[in-house]
Amino acid sequence: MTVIQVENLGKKYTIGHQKGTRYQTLRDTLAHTGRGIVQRLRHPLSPNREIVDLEEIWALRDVNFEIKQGERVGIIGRNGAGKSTLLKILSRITHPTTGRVTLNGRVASLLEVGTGFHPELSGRENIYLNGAILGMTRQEIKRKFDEIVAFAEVEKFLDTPVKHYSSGMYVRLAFAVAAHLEPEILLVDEVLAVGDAQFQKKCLGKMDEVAQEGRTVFFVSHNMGAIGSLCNKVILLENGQISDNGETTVVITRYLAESIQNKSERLERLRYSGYGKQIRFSQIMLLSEDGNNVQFGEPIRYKLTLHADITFENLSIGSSIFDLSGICIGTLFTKETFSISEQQPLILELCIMNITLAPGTYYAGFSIGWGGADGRHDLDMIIGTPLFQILSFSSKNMIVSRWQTNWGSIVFCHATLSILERGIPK
Ligand SMILES: Nc1ncnc2c1ncn2[C@@H]1O[C@H](COP(=O)(O)OP(=O)(O)OP(=O)(O)O)[C@@H](O)[C@H]1O
Repeated sequence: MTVIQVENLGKKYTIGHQKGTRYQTLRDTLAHTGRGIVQRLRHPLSPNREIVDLEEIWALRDVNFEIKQGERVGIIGRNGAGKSTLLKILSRITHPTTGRVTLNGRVASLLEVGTGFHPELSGRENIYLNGAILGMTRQEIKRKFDEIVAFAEVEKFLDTPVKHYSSGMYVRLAFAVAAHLEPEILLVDEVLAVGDAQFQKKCLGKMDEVAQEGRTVFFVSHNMGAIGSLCNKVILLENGQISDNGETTVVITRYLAESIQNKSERLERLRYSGYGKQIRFSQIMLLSEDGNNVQFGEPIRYKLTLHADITFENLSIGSSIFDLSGICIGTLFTKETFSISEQQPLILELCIMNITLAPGTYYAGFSIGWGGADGRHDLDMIIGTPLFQILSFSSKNMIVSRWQTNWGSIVFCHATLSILERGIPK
């Protein structure tokens, strides 16, 4: 059954450029907590700010898609791609300029701090208010009440007006309410970023549960790990338009590969700030037939070109490999050391052997420095290139031809299984 149908959706904003102001993103809003919102409402554009120019922005344009019941949909895209605008339209906070949205079911959304919360009312009263908005009876809300309070961890503050809550408490309660009041469609924006890591994990678990119950979850995030673990489908927005829509790993891989590729055109952009002052990498390449792919089980070889402004001795290379969610899979510091002379480029080959990295997409990071794992001082550090694929491989005793991402990034190739004891039948 189709629960969300979006047709020719477009949203146009007209903005006036003034000196000293700019449009605030959701993240800005969150950073300033609920108080910031109130202040901005009380102080709309002050009269002495002169509007210089009017500009039209299409935050969304010609957006079409259909979501079936029980789908867990991730919305990804760069800053300003239109993700929050899409969620605001779906939750009827904003009206579209063109097109239409058809929703089939009760919607609960968690978009901005305090959406649906009344600041003067207590946590308890807001839970009932939100339940009522969602069309639940008092009895139904009562049944869910304790679960909501326990999940949000706000027992002690239940009778305090929510305007006194910290932004973390606000979000915890808002999430608990949205997820527990049995919406048929749950819309969640990045707001989870406000909570701590443990709470984020709890929220992801809860969203998973909601989806398992056959409800539809719509989730905007910049965290590819979270999108990857929760969503079975991903929509990629680019400049207000859908540029990809499909199976999670396929869309995420394409998106990350492109953004890393774009960045790695210039090594400078991947350099950690403050590094590379007197010695630096000037080129980093994967040595393989096509420069992009390595067969499973084959060594990974890099060509590193270094430049130095003064002579250095006893240097070593540090190198790590990351998966596409940014998790570091492993690191090495070379035992071999080298020296480099002033203004004389040095070209090195780094070879990592016996690496049983699972088929998939990865990227590397490198450092030049002194010392190793027991104490390291780095002089240059670049993370994000090269991006490469480990290609699958099939043989009789290996099962890496159809490797599943949830099996992890390392294939344990060398293992033994032996029978220690066999029970004698009674
Ligand atoms: N209320 C508004 N007034 C004017 N312009 C807006 C408004 N809301 C959004 N925009 C503009 O619309 C475009 C899309 O913004 P939106 O917040 O939907 O992007 P996003 O993908 O959610 O970004 P982010 O990842 O930074 O949250 C941006 O260019 C933004 O500046």
